[in-house]
Amino acid sequence: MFERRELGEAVEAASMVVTMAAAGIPAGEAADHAVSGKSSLVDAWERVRRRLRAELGEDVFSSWFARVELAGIIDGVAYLTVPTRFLKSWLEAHYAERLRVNCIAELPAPNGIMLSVRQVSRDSSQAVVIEPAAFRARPAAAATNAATAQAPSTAGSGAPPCERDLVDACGTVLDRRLNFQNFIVGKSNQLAFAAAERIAAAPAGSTPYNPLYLHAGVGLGKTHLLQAIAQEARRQGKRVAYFTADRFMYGFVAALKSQTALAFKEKLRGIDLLVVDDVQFIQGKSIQQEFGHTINALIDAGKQIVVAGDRLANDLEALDERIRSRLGGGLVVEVGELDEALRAKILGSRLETLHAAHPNFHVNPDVVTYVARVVATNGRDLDGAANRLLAHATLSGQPVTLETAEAAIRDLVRTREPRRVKIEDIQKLVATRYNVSRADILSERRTAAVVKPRQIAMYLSKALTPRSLPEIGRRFGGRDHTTVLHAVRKIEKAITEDRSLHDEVDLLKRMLQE
Ligand SMILES: Nc1ncnc2c1ncn2[C@@H]1O[C@H](COP(=O)(O)OP(=O)(O)OP(=O)(O)O)[C@@H](O)[C@H]1O
Repeated sequence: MFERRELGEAVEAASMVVTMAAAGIPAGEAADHAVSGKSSLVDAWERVRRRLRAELGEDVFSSWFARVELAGIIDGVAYLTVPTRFLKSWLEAHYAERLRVNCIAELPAPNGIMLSVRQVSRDSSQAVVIEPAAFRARPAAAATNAATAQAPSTAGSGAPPCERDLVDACGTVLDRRLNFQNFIVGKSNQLAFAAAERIAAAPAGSTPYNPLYLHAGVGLGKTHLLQAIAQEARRQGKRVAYFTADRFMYGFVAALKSQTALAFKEKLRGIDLLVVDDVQFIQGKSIQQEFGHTINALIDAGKQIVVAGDRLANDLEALDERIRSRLGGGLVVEVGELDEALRAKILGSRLETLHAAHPNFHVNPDVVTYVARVVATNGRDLDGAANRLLAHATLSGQPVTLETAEAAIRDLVRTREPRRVKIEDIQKLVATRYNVSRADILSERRTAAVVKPRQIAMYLSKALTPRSLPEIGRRFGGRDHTTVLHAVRKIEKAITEDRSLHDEVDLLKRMLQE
């Protein structure tokens, strides 16, 4: 993660836009002022990319930086976006400083950078960007870039984003489509749904389950439920604040820096319902403390809290112990995997929505059953599958059959298969990570700077490829299989004893398999 100081600087600037939005001045205007006269922003961003490419080499650049986009510059902070959380954490862990320095050198961004994950709407073929208010104010050129990068736009299904959005008490944009009516209930989510509905419907001041903590893996509907709660509660006249972890951090750091923390807290205390998504990303000791205080103060004041995370509260190792126990002390509900029947219903509902906007688009039940069977991952992939079927039908002008469906979603199914990892890729990635060359890893050198990455690379080769120990030894400069075995055992042991090494190796694994 970025240093808190940097985050603070960035947040301070971001929050000015938020404040303006709260005061009724559109964030867009604020940002337009901020970027006026910066028509060469695209060129400047291109220069940042050139610098990074020159400093890091083509391989590293294309692995990590090619998909970074400049969303805009607001009050001296460059807002950069990336398509996945994984890429965000990788860049933060390994290249934050380099990215910052180069951005500051070329862009009118003296206050640093802020990195966030681009969110596309559920209708990913239409690729509407649902962003926090501050991000909606992008300079035209950068906005055009982002749109071009994401918009095959064959499957538009409705109103433009501004008509679909609504905003909570703190300026966060909510997505109208993520409501209770569109949420399909099955075995794995019925308890979460029931608790969510109950909380949303409870009169202000009454707190049926406090706090409610929802946890689930990727794409299983946490955000959908949280947004639905926020919207329904808001519709009933309750004062709602909906935060993602990032937005919560912006808010607090900005308030602390500008010494308006009290006002910020007061504002939060004035609400009836606080909803916080992706709590696992709340970082930094003082922010966590503030988060803990806020939760405690709100609960004590009889306000409802709803929080979602990607694992059990107790397993949120980065979070302060007291927050974990407070979150774990209310109603804790897991949203489970989507079974095939539920997947079929979700897909059916998406297809109905698409059909309403595209009356010639029909998908027969056999195809729905087939797709629901093979796209076995999560709701996000089902959205993708529905959009691909529509795109296929629209482009070919043909009805969707089992055969065309199979072709349309093939890449989606394929991307879910584990990627075949090559020993050479492992060596290259590990070498880059530890600042040595691949030749060093293959060499006889026995300095600590080379031995550790070599052993990690051997361990990863054993863990991620079907190669035998002798074969791995041969690929590592003709070493004996006992050397490989020694390395594998050593790293296996080390990662059970050293948490940061464990996380590091885990990150490398995920990157190689992505
Ligand atoms: N039960 C459901 N009914 C309808 N849509 C669903 C359901 N579950 C998931 N989805 C859809 O799947 C997509 C992903 O869901 P969502 O964003 O809520 O996942 P998430 O649990 O928050 O995942 P992440 O932690 O990765 O953000 C959304 O478009 C959502 O509407």
